[in-house]
Amino acid sequence: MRAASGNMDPNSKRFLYRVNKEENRKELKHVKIDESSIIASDSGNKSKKNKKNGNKMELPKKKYYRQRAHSNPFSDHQLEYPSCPEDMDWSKLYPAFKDEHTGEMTKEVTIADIGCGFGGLMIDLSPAFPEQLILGMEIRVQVTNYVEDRIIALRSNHAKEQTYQNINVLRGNAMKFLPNFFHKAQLSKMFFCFPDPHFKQRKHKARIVTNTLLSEYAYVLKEGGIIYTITDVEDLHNWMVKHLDEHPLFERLSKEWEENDKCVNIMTNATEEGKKVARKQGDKFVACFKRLPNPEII
Ligand SMILES: C[S@@+](CC[C@H](N)C(=O)[O-])C[C@H]1O[C@@H](n2cnc3c(N)ncnc32)[C@H](O)[C@@H]1O
Repeated sequence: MRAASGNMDPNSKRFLYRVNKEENRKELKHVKIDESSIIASDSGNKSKKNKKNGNKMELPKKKYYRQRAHSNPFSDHQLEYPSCPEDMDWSKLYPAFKDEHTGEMTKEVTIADIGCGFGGLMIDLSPAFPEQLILGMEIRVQVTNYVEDRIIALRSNHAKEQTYQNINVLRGNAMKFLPNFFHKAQLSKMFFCFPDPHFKQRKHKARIVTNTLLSEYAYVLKEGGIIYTITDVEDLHNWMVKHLDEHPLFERLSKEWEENDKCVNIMTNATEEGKKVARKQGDKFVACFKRLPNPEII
């Protein structure tokens, strides 16, 4: 089982944990998890292995998904991506939003968490926006696996209430393929929470906010859509604000707006990085920008 193992000792606890989770993921990743599927899987053995505390599926443990902290966004990661948004089968990620009669999706993704890490933001946004589909995009394999396993467990444990059906994660490089996934003006919100700072000057080109990338973000965001940024690195905050300020399709929103926006509150407290910063009593710098209408071409 190469994907789970890499170069790991096949007798190690981590190897066995990953193999078990991978089987569970294959079985449940694309199925609609509701009360009937839980009853059906209870009679099988595989899913039982993942269940403790009565009928609850155990949440994944981060220690088994460790990998290098950074992934080079310029490497060729052999990622899978559709040739255009119409070729993307979203029903695999959000099966509860597929119309059983027509086979069509009843909603499209409108909220994106770019570099979602371990998925904390999506989990708090899910009940706040139950009618919107929320997608996390994450470049690191094991981190993506963790989020997938977390969502499977949450969907199973809340099968009766049918919650957490509106969130999912994709392994992808947001610096390369966003227009392959989203059509023009599809998104209403994009989150950039605690992006990798790439401190050294020669690494600044790897930052997730650059002039060129902002034009791509403006393409997938609708007019009035919002870019949310938060970081604990003041230099990166200033960099993001400078680039967004200079871009003709974005306008900064006021502190008063930030104070009244529920997403600012959620993103300040929900993400794993944000929690780490809070534990260390570090600063958090927030900046939000509105997508302006395209200028008229005369
Ligand atoms: C410092 S972590 C922050 C994670 C999360 N947003 C949080 O606040 O807890 C940055 C994340 O962005 C991911 N990342 C970096 N570059 C990316 C890219 N080009 N596309 C998708 N994800 C990326 C990294 O793998 C990492 O998990």
